[in-house]
Amino acid sequence: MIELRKVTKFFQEEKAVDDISLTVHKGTIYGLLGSNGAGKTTLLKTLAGIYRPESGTVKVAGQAVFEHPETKRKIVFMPDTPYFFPQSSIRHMADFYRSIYPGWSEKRFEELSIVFKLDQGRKLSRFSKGMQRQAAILLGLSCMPDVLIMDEPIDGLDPVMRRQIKNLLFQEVAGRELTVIISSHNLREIEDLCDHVGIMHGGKMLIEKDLDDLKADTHKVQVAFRKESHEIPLAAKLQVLHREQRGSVHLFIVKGDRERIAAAFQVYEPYVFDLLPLTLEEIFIYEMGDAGYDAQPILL
Ligand SMILES: Nc1ncnc2c1ncn2[C@@H]1O[C@H](COP(=O)(O)OP(=O)(O)OP(=O)(O)O)[C@@H](O)[C@H]1O
Repeated sequence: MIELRKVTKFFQEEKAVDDISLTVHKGTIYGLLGSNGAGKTTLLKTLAGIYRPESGTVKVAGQAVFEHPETKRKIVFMPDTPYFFPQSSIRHMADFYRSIYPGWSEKRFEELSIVFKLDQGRKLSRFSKGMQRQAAILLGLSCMPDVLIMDEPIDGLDPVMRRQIKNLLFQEVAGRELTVIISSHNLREIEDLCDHVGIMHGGKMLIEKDLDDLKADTHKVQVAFRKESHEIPLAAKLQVLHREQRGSVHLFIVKGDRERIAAAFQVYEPYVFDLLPLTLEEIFIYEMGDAGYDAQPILL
């Protein structure tokens, strides 16, 4: 289990991570979403024990991470741009990881080498971006970590490889209770992969929820009323994230329980009433809008 309690990380005067607490249970996949500059990478690096927070605690399996190198050896952090030693090949990097990570498995490395058909003697700097990403995943999974932290891992991978990597992650999570934390701007991928999501903005965690609960909690309502608009009384009764009008049809994005939302609208006897689920991308955009970060209707 990973536990962060009231973690704050500064860069000079700037609070990149602001008083964040979260728990990630063993054998689950946690998706970290957020705007550009929200603090995701900083939070992931703090979690991996690369940064020491100014305040708060970061624990993996009950042990503080930054202070305990043996805990760090149970964690693999994959940065958004894979890093390899200059002039190195997969074989060189495998020697390095083998010497650092006590959990390194030769058997797993050989199995995964069949999946990732990469030339292990070739210089990694000559690999394409997607091949470098594959190499990082091959090496990272062969370390058999308890916790895998992946910063934007899907970037640059083709759809077949994305599917392959998702399957591998699911196997590791189900088979040996690997815990995964993944940050991504690709919400479609996160939606398929994660049990739990957190949305960050301006260093803060806006929402943190089980993905199914999050989706069950936010709805799109398309409604048309016979008489006048009922926007004002509805807004007072419900938590409306967004509203707009398209001709006679009103669109509301509302948080809360389905039945309660339906009951609030039915009072006004609408002649059109549809209560629809939102995609994670829609939830993200409306939640961000609610936090004051939305796309401006600007034509350039
Ligand atoms: N090494 C650093 N030195 C100074 N400021 C930094 C450093 N790293 C990050 N920051 C600042 O901290 C804030 C959070 O950055 P971070 O990289 O964690 O965001 P992010 O959510 O990962 O963004 P993105 O989605 O754009 O990758 C930003 O304002 C950034 O400028």
